[in-house]
Amino acid sequence: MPDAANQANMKLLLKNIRLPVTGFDVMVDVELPQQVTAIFGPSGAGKTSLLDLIAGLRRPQSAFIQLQDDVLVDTNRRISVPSQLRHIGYVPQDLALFPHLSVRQNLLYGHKQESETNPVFSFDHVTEVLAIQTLTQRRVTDLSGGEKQRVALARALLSCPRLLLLDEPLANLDAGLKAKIIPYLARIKEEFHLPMLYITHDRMEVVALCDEVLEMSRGRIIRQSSIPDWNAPPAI
Ligand SMILES: Nc1ncnc2c1ncn2[C@@H]1O[C@H](COP(=O)(O)OP(=O)(O)OP(=O)(O)O)[C@@H](O)[C@H]1O
Repeated sequence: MPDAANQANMKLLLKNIRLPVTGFDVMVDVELPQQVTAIFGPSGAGKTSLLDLIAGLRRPQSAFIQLQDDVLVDTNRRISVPSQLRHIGYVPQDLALFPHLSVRQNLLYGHKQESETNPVFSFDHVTEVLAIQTLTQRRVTDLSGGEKQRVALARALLSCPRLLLLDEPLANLDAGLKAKIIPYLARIKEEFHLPMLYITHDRMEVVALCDEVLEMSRGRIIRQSSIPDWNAPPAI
């Protein structure tokens, strides 16, 4: 059961990661102590592959992944916690909403019983924070892009996660919609105290929401900085 008070800082260890993708290996060895870490880098750098691995959707050649005190993956000891037991909320790039279901049915998919005994992640609180209470009877196909983004975020929160993985959650939205949704994300950060890994190409989102930045290039982390300094040359 997530304990909001203890989640402001995360301890996520990604050690000895080797994940073959087309053309190169994603190789990562890093400790992430901040609440919201942006993952920044050019298209094809391996950002989504890294999130897929943490979520349990991809198998690594080698990896040690620890979230707080729980080892999720340790290939040396043949440990690999199944994805549904990792308590990780994932909002993928395409949102993966079910078009044939209503908003409510989408939200209840993967909704964990614990979320109703934990007021922070209750259905009412999550839909209030994301301002989607009035949308629950609508079909997903009838929503705007920004509404779909908020439903996808709500669905991830209702799974009572200990870590939220967001893959370009505001991509494909115009500047006006981004400006509306960024405060929702800021509110999630403030109210749920959830650790997040946040892939984005947008420096404005990094500055608005994130505490730390990882920059990736061809599967490697080329810079980890707590205060974005976009003018400094890469450390490596
Ligand atoms: N399932 C897979 N198996 C092997 N290689 C893959 C797989 N999925 C993606 N790749 C390749 O891995 C590399 C990294 O892709 P990935 O989607 O992780 O990059 P990304 O940094 O998230 O890119 P973008 O910003 O465009 O989403 C790419 O060359 C891609 O073609």
